[in-house]
Amino acid sequence: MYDILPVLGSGLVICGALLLAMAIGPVWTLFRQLPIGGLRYSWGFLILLILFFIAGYVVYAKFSLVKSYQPLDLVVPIIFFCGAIFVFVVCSLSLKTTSDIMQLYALKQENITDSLMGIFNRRYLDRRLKEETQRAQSYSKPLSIFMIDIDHFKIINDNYGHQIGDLVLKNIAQNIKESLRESDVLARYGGEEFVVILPRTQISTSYKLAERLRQVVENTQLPLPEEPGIDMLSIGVTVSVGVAGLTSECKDYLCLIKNADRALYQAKQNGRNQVVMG
Ligand SMILES: Nc1nc2c(ncn2[C@@H]2O[C@H](COP(=O)(O)OP(=O)(O)OP(=O)(O)O)[C@@H](O)[C@H]2O)c(=O)[nH]1
Repeated sequence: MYDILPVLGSGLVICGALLLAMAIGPVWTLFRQLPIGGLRYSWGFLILLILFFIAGYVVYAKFSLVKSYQPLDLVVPIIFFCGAIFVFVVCSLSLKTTSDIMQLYALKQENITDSLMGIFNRRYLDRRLKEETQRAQSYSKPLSIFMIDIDHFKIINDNYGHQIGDLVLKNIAQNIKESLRESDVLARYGGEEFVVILPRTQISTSYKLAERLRQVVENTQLPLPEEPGIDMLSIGVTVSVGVAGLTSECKDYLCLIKNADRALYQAKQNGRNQVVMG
């Protein structure tokens, strides 16, 4: 009866080796998805380690076939087999968990991003502005915002069509984004209007930043796709900007928006392509 034990022991170890080989699949998928860096190398190292274990399992299975077996000798093959199950389950769960987290992250990003411009949407703006206002009040820090509106945008739509209008909006959004600091938050307020939140920034500094931004937009020619009938390859636009900041009289986000809106209206009234401080 003991004759069957070496075959049983080797069989368990070979099954373990197969499970380890199957564990390489999810680890390889993770390895390929990660950007080059420390984490990717760690998963790569894990693949090498699994290959090393597979080789060890195979060698052990070969030798255990020829040695004389007692029932207690099956403990080691059983541990090898359970170890392989453990590695397989952990690797599969790691891949599943990572995929779920990435999906959740993508959904969250979609939920707060404007699909046309690729910047934050109004929903995110409202929430973030409330949070930043409360933070600024709690820590007695300055906070300012810009309200930016493209001048005579209707003419662009009327002259070139909505598709080109969309393209211009997208380009301006990227242009504005590149002119801002890392800490500033750019969002679409609606239509062709944007709001920028500038945490920890005095209104006087914001005014200078807004003026620089206005000049950047004015001096940039936005590229257009070549179209039959359109005798130009780029288009120039200007923006009007209203700047507002938290003060002892203006303490909440609604007041900030109201003052920035009023300043923007004033900029439009004054002839457009300018910055007005609220
Ligand atoms: N292509 C495109 N146009 C949009 C979008 N959202 C708003 N608009 C257009 O933006 C234009 C806004 O027009 P108005 O509110 O009259 O403002 P304006 O022509 O920019 O004039 P001022 O703001 O007074 O300088 C309208 O023609 C809208 O149709 C959009 O997502 N895509």
